[in-house]
Amino acid sequence: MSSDARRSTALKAHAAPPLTGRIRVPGDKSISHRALMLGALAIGETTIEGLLEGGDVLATAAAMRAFGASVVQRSPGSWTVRGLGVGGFLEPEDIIDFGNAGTGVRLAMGLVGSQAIAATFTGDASLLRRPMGRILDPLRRMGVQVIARSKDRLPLTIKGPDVPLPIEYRLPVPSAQVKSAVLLAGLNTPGTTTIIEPVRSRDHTERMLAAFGAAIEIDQNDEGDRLIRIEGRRDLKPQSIVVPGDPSSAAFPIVAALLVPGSDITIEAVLLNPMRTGLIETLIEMGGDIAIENRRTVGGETVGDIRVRASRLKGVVVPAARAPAMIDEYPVLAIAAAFAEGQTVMEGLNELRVKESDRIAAVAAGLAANGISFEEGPESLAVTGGGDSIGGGTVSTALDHRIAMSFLVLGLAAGKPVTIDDAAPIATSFPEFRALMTGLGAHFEDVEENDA
Ligand SMILES: O=C(O)C1=C[C@@H](OP(=O)(O)O)[C@@H](O)[C@H](O)C1
Ligand SMILES: C=C(OP(=O)(O)O)C(=O)O
Repeated sequence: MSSDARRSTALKAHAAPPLTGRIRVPGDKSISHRALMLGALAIGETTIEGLLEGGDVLATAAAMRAFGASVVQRSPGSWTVRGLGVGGFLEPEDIIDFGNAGTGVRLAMGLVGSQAIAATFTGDASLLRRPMGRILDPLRRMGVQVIARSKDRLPLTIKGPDVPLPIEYRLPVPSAQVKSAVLLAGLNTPGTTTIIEPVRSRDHTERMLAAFGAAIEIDQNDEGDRLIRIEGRRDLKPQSIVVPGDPSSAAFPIVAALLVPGSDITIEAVLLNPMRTGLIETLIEMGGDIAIENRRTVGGETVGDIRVRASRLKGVVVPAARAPAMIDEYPVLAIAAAFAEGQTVMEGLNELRVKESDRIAAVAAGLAANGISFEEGPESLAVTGGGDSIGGGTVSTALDHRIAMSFLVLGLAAGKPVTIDDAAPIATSFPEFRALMTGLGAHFEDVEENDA
């Protein structure tokens, strides 16, 4: 969109009265991407209930259509996908634009990597800056050709070989996106593709591949690394998928309710996969009153209702080992930390440098703009809470939805309102954010660009 065409989207959050009520957050983003992709490979009709209809997932829906799958919205949240069979993708006629979606483009590169078609991928200014070498390195070993204008950044074209080579790949970074891209490439690779995972990351791809009938096995070696093996060129069976609520979206109302005095809210049917609950664990350690009610299993994943009551928090040290289970939640944890007694130290944050923004730098800039004390290290952030009269700043969201929502939560809890310069990125993962938070009692105000 040209800057002329772009509407002013600055938004101000004011101190909120007690937040109360029951809400449901939209479907999990990780599971939504994967449901569309695996549905596009299965022969027959996959149905998806509760699909996240955010910009990132809609980009994946469009991409699956560009590869020839039928992807249809039946009613809000309810979708059907008719797939093409493993290896059945058609060569897309046009460039595929993934917008802001790192997961979407990286997993799609894995899908294309083992099919003898060429596809060109691009994205928004944020996505063009993000590293793609972590996906391209293993794909090149499988025989994929890559043509990139600047080294391992989008836009780039990849072309899969006629017969991809199965590889054994030890993950150099704890990344579910890298793991998933290689596993998805393995689906159409003859023989066994093996992932060695020294540090666990979210396992939705493994769980969903098993449910779709892929030949996937999970083991451990003597060193304690997880071994994931997939035998390629097997058909996938279509599934009926119910997508649980996204814990990474629930994080915002959870932290807001902890911080706004007198609050008592319940968020229903949230995914509680243990590789996604690091924030909840941390907030409970900080003294947060968070109870999980009605714990149950839906489509092979644990879900539950999360009741949150306003609490006095204290600072903690969040160990680096917990990072993969709360990787997208550090920006909003930094906001909780700003209200905790003492210091909260977050370690092992190196991956935050390569998200939609450099999230350590973006959070640091937002904290500074709002009078909150912190220390920034190359891979760490320490926030000192309890300062008086915080808020009042304007924060640059840097095309990053999580930065945008985190600092709006700050505004709900701080003495002085907080403005974000651009609320548009919120729609990539949580289009209902404003309406749901307003329903709980929050007050947001649109700001003219000149006033931001
Ligand atoms: O696989 C996924 O769905 C995701 C994995 C994580 O990224 P990394 O794999 O880069 O850690 C996470 O930050 C992202 O929001 C979603
Ligand atoms: C990092 C994120 O997403 P992605 O990598 O898919 O852009 C996120 O949603 O916080």
